[in-house]
Amino acid sequence: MGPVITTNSLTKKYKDKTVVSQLDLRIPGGSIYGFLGPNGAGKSTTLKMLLGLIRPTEGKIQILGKEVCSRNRLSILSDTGSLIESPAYYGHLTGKENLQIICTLKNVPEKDISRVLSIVRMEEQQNKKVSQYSLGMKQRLGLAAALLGKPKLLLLDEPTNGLDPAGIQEMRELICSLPETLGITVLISSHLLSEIDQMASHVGIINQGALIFQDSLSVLHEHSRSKMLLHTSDDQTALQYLKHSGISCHWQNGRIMLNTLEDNRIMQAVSLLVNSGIGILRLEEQQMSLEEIFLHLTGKQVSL
Ligand SMILES: Nc1ncnc2c1ncn2[C@@H]1O[C@H](COP(=O)(O)OP(=O)(O)OP(=O)(O)O)[C@@H](O)[C@H]1O
Repeated sequence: MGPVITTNSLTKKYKDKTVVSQLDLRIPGGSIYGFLGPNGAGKSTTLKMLLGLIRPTEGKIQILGKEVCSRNRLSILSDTGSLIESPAYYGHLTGKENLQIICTLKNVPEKDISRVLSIVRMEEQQNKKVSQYSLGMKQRLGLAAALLGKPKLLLLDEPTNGLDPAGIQEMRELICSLPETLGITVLISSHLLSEIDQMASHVGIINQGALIFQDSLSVLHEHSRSKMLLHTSDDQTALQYLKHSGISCHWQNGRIMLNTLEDNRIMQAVSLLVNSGIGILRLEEQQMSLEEIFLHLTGKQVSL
C-alpha cells in the first residue's frame, strides 16, 4: 500500500520563528507511524496542520491520495479521526450521549455508536455520566469518538499522556489492534521512546521542527550499532592484553566493550584471552537503546 499521508516541504512559521521546517512525511498505509520528538519539537503543530486546524506557511499535504486544499479539506477529513489534546466532554451527560452529539456533528448515523463502544470496550460504562469517568475512560471515549464514521486514518496526539500504567497498556493494545482489525492507518505522536518502540511499525523523529529520521522501526534499530560486552575472570588485565593486540575496545560501566561485531575479531579476542589464562565469563551483544539512538541523532537527552 502506498503512503496515506505525504507532505512536501511542510513548514510553519510564527513571525520569524520556524516551528516546523520543510517536513517530508511519508506515512505508509496500514502502518502505525510513531511521530517522535521531545517537548516543543513541533509534533502538535504538524498534526494540527494535517487536520487543517492551522494553515501551513509553506508546503503541500496529501492525505489518502488527494492533495488537501480548502475546497476538499472537509471531505478528506471525513475519512480521518483524531484525538488531539484532552477531548472536552459534557460532564453532566453520559458517554453515549456525548457520542450522540458527535454523531450529529460528524453526520454519522447513531447506530455506529455501539460499534465504537465495543471496540474501546466501554459498553458497560456508556450510561454513566462522563464526570464520573476516570482519565483512562475519557481517553477511550475520545478514541471511540475518533472512530465514529469508520475513518481510514487516525491522528492521535500523545494519547497515553497522564494515564496510569494499566490505562497506558489498555490504550496501547487498542491502538495496536486497529490496523489489523479495522484496516486503519495510525499516526501517533509521542515524546516517549519506549511507547513508540512498543507500538509503531514506522518512525519519524522530529527535532527542533526538522525531520531527522524516517523509516521502519527495524531500520531504526539497525542504525543502532551493536557492541559486544565482555566479562572475564580478570577484566583489567584482559583490557590491557586486548589493547596491546590492537583489538578496539574500551571500558564502559565497569565492563569491557569490544567495538566490533566481526566474527574474526571476536574469535581473535577470545583465543588471545584464553591462551593468556584469562577465563571468559560472559560475551553479550548489546543493542543501543532508543534513548541512546536519539541522543546519537540529536545530541539531546530525552525522558523515558
Ligand atoms: N501559536 C503559536 N505561536 C507561537 N509559537 C507557537 C505557537 N504554537 C506553538 N508554538 C511553538 O512551537 C513550538 C512547537 O510546539 P508544538 O506544540 O508543536 O510542540 P510539540 O512537539 O507538540 O511539543 P509538546 O509535546 O510539548 O506539545 C514550541 O516552541 C511552541 O512554543
